[in-house]
This record gives sequence, structure tokens and C-alpha cells, in this order.
Amino acid sequence: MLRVREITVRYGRRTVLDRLSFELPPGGVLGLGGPSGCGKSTLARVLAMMLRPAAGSLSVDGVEVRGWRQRAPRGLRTRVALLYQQPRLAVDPKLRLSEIIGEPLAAAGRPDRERVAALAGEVGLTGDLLTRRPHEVSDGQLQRACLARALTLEPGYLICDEMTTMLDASTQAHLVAVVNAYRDSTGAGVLAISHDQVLLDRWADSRAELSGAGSPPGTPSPSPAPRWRS
Ligand SMILES: Nc1ncnc2c1ncn2[C@@H]1O[C@H](COP(=O)(O)OP(=O)(O)OP(=O)(O)O)[C@@H](O)[C@H]1O
Repeated sequence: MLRVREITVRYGRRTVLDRLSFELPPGGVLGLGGPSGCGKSTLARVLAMMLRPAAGSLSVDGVEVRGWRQRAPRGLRTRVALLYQQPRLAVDPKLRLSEIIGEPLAAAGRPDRERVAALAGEVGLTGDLLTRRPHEVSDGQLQRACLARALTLEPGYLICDEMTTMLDASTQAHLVAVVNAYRDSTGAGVLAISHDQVLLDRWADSRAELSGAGSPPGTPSPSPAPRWRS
């Protein structure tokens, strides 16, 4: 279980998440919607240990997270993988696709070409694409590489933050199918964040909505707390 308890996140003086509690169980796909700016990506970054909340706690399978970003213990950090909407912001432009997919394995000190090739095949990347760099492939091909990279260390939780928003229908369907197959074979928990109600209707086993925005920058709000509905 990925569990946040009473987390508060502020950007400057603005409170975006106010004492929010939330659980992502293993084994299912939870679809998360909510109006633009309500804090969905902020929550995703907290769950991936990339953003330290001002207050509250996060636990991963019962282990409380005490360090954030690079200070999070590797064993915890690699339990949760995050996929963004814009793959170009998530990769080193100098690396070849094979190196991008293999990054987590290399960082863990166990490079594994065969695993990289197998994952590339699963996400539908042909061998000729693996030697290319990000500027030589399409957004969809790069997102496929990012998904393969996210799966290399077999995370227990996968946070898909508008993962397929910029992509054509067939790439979207393929990536969702890869995530579902991964979920089926490993029992991972998936958080699917999207504005696309049709996609969430098809993809998610359960749904939740983050609603209520914080106050505009610099102005106090009588009720900045997002409300959680499921
Ligand atoms: N690094 C930051 N510094 C300051 N404000 C930020 C930062 N990141 C996000 N915000 C603000 O916090 C609020 C929540 O942003 P967030 O990206 O979490 O919302 P969201 O629900 O994912 O929005 P969308 O659906 O449009 O992607 C927004 O008003 C945004 O402008």
C-alpha cells in the first residue's frame, strides 16, 4: 500500500494540498481526475518521493519515508515509478534510447542488455530505434522508452501522470495495455491521472477526484483544502 496521511504541500505562501490523506493499494488501477491546478501532479510527485510535503507522512508498504528525492533510500525510491506527460522533459537528450531504458539498471550497478531488449520489445520499440537519441524519435516512441525505463526495476507502484495525453490513439492503447499486463503479472498498483474521462472509464477499476483549488498566490483562502472524493 502506498499511503499518504494528512499531507500539506505549499508553493511559497500558497497551499496546494492541505492535510490530504490518500491510499493507493496494490493490484488495481485507480483513476484520478480533478480540475486543472488542483494538485494532481503535486500529489504524484509526493508519492514518488520527489517532493517533500511541508507536513504529513508517506509510507510505502508500511515503511515510512524519512528522506526525499536523492535522500530517499534506494530500496524505497525504486518501489515507485513516475511517468510524465512530456517525455522530453524526463530524459537526458544525449542518451540513446537503449541507455535511457537501461539507466535504472546501470545506476543500480547491474546493467542488463537482455532485459533492456526485452522491455523495448514489450513496449513496441524496434531494434533500430534503440540506437537513436531523443531528438531522432517521436514523442510516442520516447514515451514508450520512458515506460520501459519505469518498469526496469519492477516497481510495486506506477504513477501515470497524463502518460498518454499527447499521444495518438493506437500508442495510447498500446501503452495502457503494457501497464495492464505489468499490473496483471506483478500485482503492482497503478495511479492513472488523466483529464480524459473516456480513458479512465476504460482503464480504471476505481475512481477518485481531487477537487477544490488552493488560493491564488499570495492571498489567504478561507478553505484551501482540496477535498477527496471517491
Ligand atoms: N514548482 C511550483 N512552484 C509554484 N507553483 C507550482 C509549482 N508546481 C505547481 N504549482 C502550482 O500548484 C498548483 C497545482 O499544480 P499541479 O501541477 O499539481 O496541478 P494539476 O492538478 O496536476 O494540474 P493539471 O491538471 O493542469 O496538470 C497549480 O496552481 C500550479 O500552478
